[in-house]
Amino acid sequence: MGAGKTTIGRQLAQVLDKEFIDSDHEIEARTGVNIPLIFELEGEAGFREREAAMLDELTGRENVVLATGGGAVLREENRRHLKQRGTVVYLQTDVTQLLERTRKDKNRPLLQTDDPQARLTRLLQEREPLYLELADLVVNTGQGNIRGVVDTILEKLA
Ligand SMILES: Nc1ncnc2c1ncn2[C@@H]1O[C@H](COP(=O)(O)OP(=O)(O)O)[C@@H](O)[C@H]1O
Ligand SMILES: O=C(O)C1=C[C@@H](OP(=O)(O)O)[C@@H](O)[C@H](O)C1
Ligand SMILES: [Mg+2]
Repeated sequence: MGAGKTTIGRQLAQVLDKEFIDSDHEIEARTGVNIPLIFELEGEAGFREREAAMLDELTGRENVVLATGGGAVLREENRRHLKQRGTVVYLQTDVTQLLERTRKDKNRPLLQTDDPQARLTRLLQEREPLYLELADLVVNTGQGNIRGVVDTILEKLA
């Protein structure tokens, strides 16, 4: 969360002349409610069910740049679909930056806690091995502005 998947994915798609799809936005569009309300009504488990079904569908599309949510790697099924059907870019980002980039946003239920830094630290510890296992490309988002990160991805894809 806060690595830049949504923002950088959208710009990358533009440069590559591909359609951009954000899994969370699609879930919101289909359900007609936002992610925090889905978590409130159905819990994280309900959200993960919707996310898995959505990722199965979206990874079946051709010629798209797909931004997932940060927890997409948690299910083996999702990892398999991403790995087999696409090129996976891991936007590697340290906790200080994740915290800074998510600070003002109330749209991430998992970070609505007294200590978002501790939450981000734990989530990154749990997830980073999965991100690294899955990634075809690893791009550090620390140094670059958004355009810089997009350019780095383009160079590494070439
Ligand atoms: N490389 C970057 N440098 C500075 N700010 C960034 C960078 N990438 C993303 N941001 C900002 O961080 C915030 C979170 O980005 P977002 O794309 O929503 O992340 P994600 O989808 O991975 O959670 C947005 O306000 C975005 O503009
Ligand atoms: O990391 C996570 O578990 C989540 C990340 C969010 O997406 P972003 O990574 O785009 O913030 C969204 O899918 C949901 O709030 C859960
Ligand atoms: Mg996002």
